[in-house]
Amino acid sequence: MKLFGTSKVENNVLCIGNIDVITLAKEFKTPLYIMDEEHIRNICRRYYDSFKCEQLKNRVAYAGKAFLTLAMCKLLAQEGLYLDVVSGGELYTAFSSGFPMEKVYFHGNNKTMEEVDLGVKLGVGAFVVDNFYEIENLNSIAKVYGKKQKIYLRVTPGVEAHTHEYIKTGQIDSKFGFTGIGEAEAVLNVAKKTLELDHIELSGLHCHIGSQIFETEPYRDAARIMLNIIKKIKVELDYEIKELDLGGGFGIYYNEEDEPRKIEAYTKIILDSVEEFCKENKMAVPILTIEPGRSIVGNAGTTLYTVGSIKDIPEVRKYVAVDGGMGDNIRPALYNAKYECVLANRVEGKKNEVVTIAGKCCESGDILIENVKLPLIESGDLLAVQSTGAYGYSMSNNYNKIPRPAVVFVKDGKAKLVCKRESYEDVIKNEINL
Ligand SMILES: Cc1ncc(COP(=O)(O)O)c(C=O)c1O
Ligand SMILES: N[C@@H](CCCC[NH3+])C(=O)O
Repeated sequence: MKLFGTSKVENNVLCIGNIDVITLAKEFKTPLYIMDEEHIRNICRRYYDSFKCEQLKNRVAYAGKAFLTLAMCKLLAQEGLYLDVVSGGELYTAFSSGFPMEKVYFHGNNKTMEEVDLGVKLGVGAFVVDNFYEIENLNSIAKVYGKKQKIYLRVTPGVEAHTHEYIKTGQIDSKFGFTGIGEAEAVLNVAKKTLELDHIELSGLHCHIGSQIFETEPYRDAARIMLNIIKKIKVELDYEIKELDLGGGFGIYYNEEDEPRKIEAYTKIILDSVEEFCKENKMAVPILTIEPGRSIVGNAGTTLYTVGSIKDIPEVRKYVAVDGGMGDNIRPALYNAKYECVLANRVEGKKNEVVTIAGKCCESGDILIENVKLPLIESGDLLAVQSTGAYGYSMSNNYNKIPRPAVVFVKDGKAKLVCKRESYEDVIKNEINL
C-alpha cells in the first residue's frame, strides 16, 4: 500500500487531510471523491518552483480536463498557475470562479463558433489552434470584437511516447494539430498565412505528446523538434516566435508496475534541453509553458465506497461490489487502468483474501479492480480506491441514471464540500415530461 500526500493510517483507519474516512463517510455519504488539498498545493508549488516560473516567466498551465471545479480554479489562481481549458464548459467554469482570463489557454481540435466567440469575448490569453478552419473563424470573430487574438499553433511533433494507444497524441497519425515532422511544411504554411491575418497574433507553438508518460527523453525530443520549427519560421518567414508550450502527460503511480519520475526530472529535462538547443543555435530562449493535469491531482484523489453485496464463487472468484463503479471511474473499463485500494475502516486485518472489486452498473465490464489482496471484507466496510483524482470526476457519467458522487477538499482536519452529490432530481433535470 502506498500512501500519498497527507494520507496516513491511524488506529487502523485511513485518514486524509487529518480526517478519518469513517467520519467523512458519515458526513458526506459514499461514494465520495476526497481531494487532499495540501497535496495538490504542494505539487503546484513544486511545478512552479522547478519550472522557474518566477525567474524565467515560464508558466505551468494546469490541464483542467483532469479535474475542474470552481474550487479547483480558485486554488490554481492562488498558486499562480495558468489554466488549459478544452471546451466552452471548462472555460465557463474558470470564468465563473473568477480565474484570470488572460491566464487561460483555450484548446480543442474542433471548437464551435460559439466557443470561439465566448473565448474571444471573455478575453482568454491564447487560443491553441489545431487547424486553419479555426484560425479563419477566430480572425473573423476577433475582428467583430476589435481585438487581436494571441494564438499558439498546435503541432504533432512525431514523437513516439510509450503509453496507452488511446492517450497518445504526439504521433503523426493524430486528429490533433498540424504535422510537424520533416520539413514541417504544414506548420510553415499555416504560420505564413496566419501572419497575413489582421486579428491574429502568432505568439507560440504548442505540442503535447501523450499522457501517463514515464520516460523523460521524449520531452527532449519534442523540445528539439519544436525549437527547430521556431528556427525555421525565423529563417524562412523572418518572424520570431517567443513562446513554446510543450504540453503535459507526466506519468504517476497507480500500481506497482508504474515507475514515474519525480516532477523535477521532467521540468529539468525540458529546461535543460531548451537551453541547450538555443545555445547551439544562438537563439533567444522562449517563454515556456507545460500543461500537467494528471500529475497535479491524480495521487491527491481517493474515492471512498461502501461495500454492499459479496458473491463468492468457490474456486473461481469472490466479487465484492461497491456503491459506485464505472459511472464515477470509467478508466478501468476504458483503458484497462489498474488501481490500488485499501480496506479503509480496517486497513490491517488478520486474514487476507484475494477479491475482485465490482461496480454497481449493469455491465459485466464494470470491474474496478481485479484480484486484489485485502483483509476479509464484510458488507458495510469502507473501501478506498487510491489515485483517482485525475480523470475520475471529470469523466464521470450518469450511466444507469446513477447520480454523480460529491467531491470534498480535505485539509488540516476540515472537509469542504466543493461539489454536491447529485440527486435523482438532478438526474432528470433536463428532461421534459410530455
Ligand atoms: C493538450 C493537452 N495538454 C495537457 C494534457 C494533460 O495531460 P496529463 O493529464 O497527462 O498531464 C492533455 C491530456 O492528455 C492534453 O491533451
Ligand atoms: N482521459 C485520459 C487522458 C486524457 C488524454 C487527454 N489528451 C485518462 O484518463 O488517462
